Amino acid sequence: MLSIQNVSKTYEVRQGWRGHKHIVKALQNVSLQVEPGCCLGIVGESGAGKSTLGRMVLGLERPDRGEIWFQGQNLNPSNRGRLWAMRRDLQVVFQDSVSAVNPRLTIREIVAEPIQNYLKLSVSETTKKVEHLLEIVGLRATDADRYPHQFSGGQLQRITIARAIALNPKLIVLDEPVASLDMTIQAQILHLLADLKQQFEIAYLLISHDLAAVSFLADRLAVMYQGEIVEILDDAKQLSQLQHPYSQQLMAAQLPIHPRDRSLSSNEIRS
Ligand SMILES: Nc1ncnc2c1ncn2[C@@H]1O[C@H](COP(=O)(O)OP(=O)(O)OP(=O)(O)O)[C@@H](O)[C@H]1O
Repeated sequence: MLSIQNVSKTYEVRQGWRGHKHIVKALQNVSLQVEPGCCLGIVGESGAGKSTLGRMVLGLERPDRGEIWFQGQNLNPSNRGRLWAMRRDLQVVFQDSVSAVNPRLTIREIVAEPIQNYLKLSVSETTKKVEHLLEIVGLRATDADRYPHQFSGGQLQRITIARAIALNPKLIVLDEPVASLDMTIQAQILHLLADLKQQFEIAYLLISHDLAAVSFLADRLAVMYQGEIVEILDDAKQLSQLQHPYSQQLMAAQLPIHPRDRSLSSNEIRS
């Protein structure tokens, strides 16, 4: 469904007071596939190139080399019309839910936005749909008339998820969806995303630095290091099968040393 083919991207940055030019290889020959209804997790430390890849998939930036295909169509940022049509099936949830919503709009207006852009529904049908979406993500229909500042970070993330699923998308790019939430809320949001994936057969491209979160939600896992995919795990639950030295370093840095405690950290999410 999503095919990322040999994608590379470099940025030219200026460093130091003399402003010397410096080339950053953000993505190097990245190839990945996401199957319908499946979650591919991309894990790597800060600067690995995960968000750059997410932006390419969303058509927000163009690769220097390589191509991205979504549902048989080339995702070319210069073809605005096609991109607009494709965005109906391709949604995004960002880490920062506060900046992802307009503080001046009610929750009803926020969640209704994609519906109004893409569907021809009457006002009462839109109202019904918005309230149903809020209930699906664990909020109340009466929350629709409140404003973003009246919600916690976790609740706001539920609202951006409601907006992302409003058009029954085929794929959602989840860019660090739980990184700014505390542990308990992280687990709740990961459970919600897992339920929605199953219920609506949505595929996810999950971008995260958090190996435990990726292992919980993803079916397959790709490890990214300095713009390259260094390892792919066909079963994201089998973290002990990671072999690349960088993957092991990532695992050692994030998960408890003792295997018994490692399974505990997954259990913390599962319970
Ligand atoms: N617009 C840009 N201009 C210049 N350099 C950029 C730009 N976007 C990304 N980079 C650089 O590309 C590299 C990859 O960045 P990217 O944000 O994709 O990594 P990441 O894995 O998502 O990290 P983080 O989790 O910190 O966002 C970094 O070295 C970053 O500084």
